[in-house]
Amino acid sequence: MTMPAPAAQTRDTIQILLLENIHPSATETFNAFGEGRTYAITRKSGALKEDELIAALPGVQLLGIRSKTRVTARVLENAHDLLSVGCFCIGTNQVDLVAANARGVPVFNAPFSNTRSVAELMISEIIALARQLGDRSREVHDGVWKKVAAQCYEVRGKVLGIVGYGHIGRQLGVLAEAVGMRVFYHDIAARLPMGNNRSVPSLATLLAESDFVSLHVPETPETRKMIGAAELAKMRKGAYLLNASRGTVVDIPALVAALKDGHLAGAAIDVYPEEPESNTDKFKTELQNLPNVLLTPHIGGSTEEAQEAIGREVAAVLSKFAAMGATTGSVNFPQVELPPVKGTHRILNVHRNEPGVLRDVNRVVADLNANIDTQFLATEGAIGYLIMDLEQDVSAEVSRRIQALPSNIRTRVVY
Ligand SMILES: NC(=O)C1=CN([C@@H]2O[C@H](COP(=O)(O)OP(=O)(O)OC[C@H]3O[C@@H](n4cnc5c(N)ncnc54)[C@H](O)[C@@H]3O)[C@@H](O)[C@H]2O)C=CC1
Ligand SMILES: O=C(O)CCC(=O)C(=O)O
Repeated sequence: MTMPAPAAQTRDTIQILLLENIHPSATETFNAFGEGRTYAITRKSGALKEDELIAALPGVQLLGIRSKTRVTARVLENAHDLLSVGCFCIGTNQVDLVAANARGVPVFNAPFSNTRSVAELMISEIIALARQLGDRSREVHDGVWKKVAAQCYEVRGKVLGIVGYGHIGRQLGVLAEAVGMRVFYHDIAARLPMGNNRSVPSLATLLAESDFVSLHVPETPETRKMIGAAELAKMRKGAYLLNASRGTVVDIPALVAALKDGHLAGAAIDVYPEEPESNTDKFKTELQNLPNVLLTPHIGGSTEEAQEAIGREVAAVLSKFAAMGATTGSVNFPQVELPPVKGTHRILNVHRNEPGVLRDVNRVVADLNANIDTQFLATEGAIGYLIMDLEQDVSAEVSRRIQALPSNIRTRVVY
């Protein structure tokens, strides 16, 4: 699967497409990393559907998205100029990472810049659910004065069960103890407990012992519908469910049933199996208009602080990849970051992960009597990634010959 060479080298203008209202800090960061390079940045506020994205990608070398734009195998197949995808968020489930790997397209994300924002939102929602704040606020807006204490509680002393004790789960655990909650967690990996948080042996135990259950797992085949009718039935009567992970983690009809029959006392949902592509689209869910159900439009990470930090973080890694081939932090690529060597050109070659590639590359270099300053090769999945610094006057010819090797997927020169 030999790809046409990407259209431009690093000193040429780099074409960037930023979708989904990515923070302006990204543009500032691209420009600050310029070092003589220029960036042509096109911004769009919403996501693009598959065909729209395919139509928009010719010429685009760096694509920035958030959680809504699906970068499918078909999109990647048609994106001949695309060097890299930056997810300006945590989740990367919207990108076909295997297809991107096979096509030599590294994918980056911002693994923790919005995690505090999510944890704070969850704390506010736990208290809001316990006090039925959503309903009371709506009533007063509607002119209804319903001053009640029945079934409204303090959160002090209540048990919070956290499913997925990663960056968000851990911070939530710390904040929850600060307001007097007891915290249990369940994770498939061994995780160091923060404060007095306690690991429980199974999801079933966590569901049975928690007053509030908050989900913080990634979308994977194992987490799809991990909370369905059977799991909801295991929760305490009068408990609350919070989901700000991914919409597919909860079986929505089963949740609606558990809320309607009074088994659960409320829910806070930030993510949905199907979400609108932009703020102008209408949205419908079976969860609408149920009592004590807080519905938010996927805003867990939507704070000025988080978006500004994410804009900088992801733009910086994309710039470093475009300029130097650095892949540190990529979620689907070998992690390589080498300082540039003054006076050399750098060849970046993605090839099929098969024996003999380095031998063939070195033969190309030897045939041209060239001298290698740096050489590094690492593999992951279907591909190998080779970085090689060598004399400026041979780089174009070495690159041309490497591109002609049968193992070649894509090759470019940066300088
Ligand atoms: N609503 C929003 O705006 C946001 C949503 N998110 C979502 O939250 C998710 C979690 O984020 P982080 O905490 O930063 O991720 P993380 O990767 O730091 O933590 C996820 C944890 O879940 C665990 N896990 C995975 N599969 C599991 C399973 N089947 N059962 C139990 N535990 C499991 C992992 O071992 C890990 O400890 C993200 O993947 C993303 O989908 C993230 C940021 C904002
Ligand atoms: O706000 C966004 O763009 C998505 C947040 C999110 O779900 C994530 O970071 O994974």
